[in-house]
Amino acid sequence: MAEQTLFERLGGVYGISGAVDVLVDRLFENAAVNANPAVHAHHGVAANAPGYKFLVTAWSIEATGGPKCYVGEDMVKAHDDLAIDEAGFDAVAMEIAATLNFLGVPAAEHREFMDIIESYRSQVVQATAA
Ligand code: HEM
Repeated sequence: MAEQTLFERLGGVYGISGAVDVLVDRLFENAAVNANPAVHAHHGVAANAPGYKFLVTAWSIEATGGPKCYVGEDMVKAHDDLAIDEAGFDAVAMEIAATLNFLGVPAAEHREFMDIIESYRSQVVQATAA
């Protein structure tokens, strides 16, 4: 039998949507993530949560080998006005890892997903810490 994609092993559309639902609520409350004023201008508005969950879910589905369904901007364009530095990226990566732990995602899938996130660091980070 062919090996399952990461998308399948994470529970497909239902598994990924459920994880992003929890993740985005945590990101919107995370003080380290919201220390960046440009990020807080978005994440501090509760009404942004549903659309953001939709976009991050679709991005994650595609990035893990699921069907093409992402309609948002590429990772450079999505973040180029936000002055995200290395520490800002680390804060989000730590919250993603914590959420995967919280949800009981197995070690192999956890590692594979975090490797994907890490591979976008240079596209997302726009500013170096002073
Ligand atoms: C690999 C890591 C990341 C992924 C996969 C990701 C994913 C996304 C996606 C899919 C969007 C929506 C793009 C669109 O509107 O078309 C987005 C927007 C956004 N991301 Fe990220 N992101 C990452 C890292 C970060 C980090 C490190 C921060 C903050 C420290 C951040 C903050 C934001 C904010 C504030 C927006 C909304 C921008 C706006 O519409 O005004 N992201 N991200």
